[in-house]
Amino acid sequence: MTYVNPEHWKPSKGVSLEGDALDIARSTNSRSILAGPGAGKTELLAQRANFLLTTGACPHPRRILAVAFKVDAARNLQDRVAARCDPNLSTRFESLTLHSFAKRLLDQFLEALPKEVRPPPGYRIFSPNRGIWDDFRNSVSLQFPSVMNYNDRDLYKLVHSVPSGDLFGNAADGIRSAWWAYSIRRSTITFEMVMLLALRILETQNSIVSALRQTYSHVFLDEFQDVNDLQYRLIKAAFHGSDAVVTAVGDTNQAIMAWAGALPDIFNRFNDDFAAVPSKLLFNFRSNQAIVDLINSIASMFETNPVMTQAARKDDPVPPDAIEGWVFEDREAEGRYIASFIREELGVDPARRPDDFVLLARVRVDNIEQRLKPHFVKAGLRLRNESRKVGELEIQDLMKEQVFRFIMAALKMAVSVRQGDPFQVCRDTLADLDGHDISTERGSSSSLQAVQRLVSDLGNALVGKRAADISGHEIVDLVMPQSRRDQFSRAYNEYRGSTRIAEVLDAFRLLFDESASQHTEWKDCIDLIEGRGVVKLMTIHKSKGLEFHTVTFIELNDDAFWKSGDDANVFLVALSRARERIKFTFAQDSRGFKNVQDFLERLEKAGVVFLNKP
Ligand SMILES: Nc1ncnc2c1ncn2[C@@H]1O[C@H](COP(=O)(O)OP(=O)(O)OP(=O)(O)O)[C@@H](O)[C@H]1O
Repeated sequence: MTYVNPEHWKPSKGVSLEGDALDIARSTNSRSILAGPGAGKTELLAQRANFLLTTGACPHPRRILAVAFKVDAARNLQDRVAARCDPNLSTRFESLTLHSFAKRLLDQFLEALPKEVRPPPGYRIFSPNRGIWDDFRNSVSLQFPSVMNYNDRDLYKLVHSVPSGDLFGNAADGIRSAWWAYSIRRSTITFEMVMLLALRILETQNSIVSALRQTYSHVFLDEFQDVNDLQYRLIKAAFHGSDAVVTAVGDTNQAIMAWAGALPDIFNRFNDDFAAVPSKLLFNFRSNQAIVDLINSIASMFETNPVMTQAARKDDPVPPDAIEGWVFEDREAEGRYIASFIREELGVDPARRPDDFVLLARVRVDNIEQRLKPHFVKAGLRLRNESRKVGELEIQDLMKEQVFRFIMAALKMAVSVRQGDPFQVCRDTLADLDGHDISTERGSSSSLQAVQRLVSDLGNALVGKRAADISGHEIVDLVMPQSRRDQFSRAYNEYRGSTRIAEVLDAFRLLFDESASQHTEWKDCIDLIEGRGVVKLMTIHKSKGLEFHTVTFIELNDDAFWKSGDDANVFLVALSRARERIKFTFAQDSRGFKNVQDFLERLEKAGVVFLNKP
């Protein structure tokens, strides 16, 4: 592989990197980047990966490690790098969540832990419910009567706190140790414990730290504003003082995890610890001028030190109804109006599609779905509640599962539906399962043959069949026989143990059967499963990282917001999903608007007009 001369490297087509952004993409130093929503943080990291790999600044066989805090952000970045880079190079880019990074360390080096804190190899990750805490209290109350004074939350904090000195050294400490013994005996540990154990491994095993540092020449930290103390300790244990060049990217206006103990001054600490040069990304590439103005004005009211963005699309036309508040007498009228508005929009503008529209709510989307559905059906539209459960999984979580993506990709290849690059998903997954390295000629050709075999076997089984002629059950049997499930369990941490795979397969079957009963042809059925051609309804929390033409923010009222102020970041996340238009809807028969008074005043101050709608 010949490398490109760094002087001649160019960003991908359609991406404009200028000034600071270009500097960051090509930087040889650690950097911290603070940016507003839509500033192109994900794109910048993808461009930087492209630069490092194509110019050899990250030389073979060293790798880039990207750590995000949410599964979708990690996958989003991996997909973007795959789309930007030669596949032979992008295999040296690994995008993980911090949790999976920690879990991988733990699984690989369990033996390095002392026996009393070492979970057995088949351990499960769990989050203790009330019953577990009660059982734990009862089991240790004789020895530690004070355990009865802790409520569940305080107990959670105590057992995951890091005592001064040795991690598991002294006994308030007794209760903590008792918890660890209790969990490990039951072979179930919390995610927090995974982090603590990974930290313990790194803090005590120099050889493991050296191997890690040898592997990765560059590290990206995405969504860095969400990092908490323990997570930062883990990052430091892994890379502080190494030759790794670290790029931390974050957004002060979207610190959606603030409640989970994120550190406001994390950027300063990072700059000191890693001698990183700070910069700010000032453009918003996503939203039109009107929406950028609104985001800026809201951010400046909530934040003491907001990052103000400029609209990169300042010359684009802004629709006259870009930002509006809609006021309805009751929820019935609200549902009717939203559905007919979308229907009309689809009729007027041939470029608009149902999936350009999203309805965002803070909570209780199941209730909202029940309420809106009849109106959507009447308008001939499909509304999809992304939080709806199919079996044990929410639809939006199912869509991100590797097993699900693999089945869908195999199916698409077999029935010649090309949406979403199914070849790449099939090839990369099969390479993972078979342990092939596709950056080598041999690995690449073996993976290619594996894809051909899979597609031709499945294609033969489906010949002459429409989606409605086969069941989800049969597809699972064809694509995921037991031998392949075992491979998944071996290759992917999250599929260790059979439960998760079983849940995903079950959810796939249900969703497939449901969709095939509505759309008998393959293309339509696949579109429906993947949510194309439907209007989506989701929580704001799950909308992070996504963008839509028109956002409707529903239930900005006391049914959804219980106290004012705290939710400013949630509010900003919702606003910044919109490319062209944002609508706020208010139904007078909701519980009221006392808790959202703050938001409403700010919207008014920012010039949003509220229109009474029939
Ligand atoms: N340098 C660029 N030139 C042109 N378009 C860009 C550039 N950077 C980003 N974009 C486009 O702007 C939109 C937002 O980019 P991206 O998703 O990378 O932003 P982000 O900062 O990660 O967003 P957020 O955190 O708000 O979800 C995308 O549609 C992307 O394709």
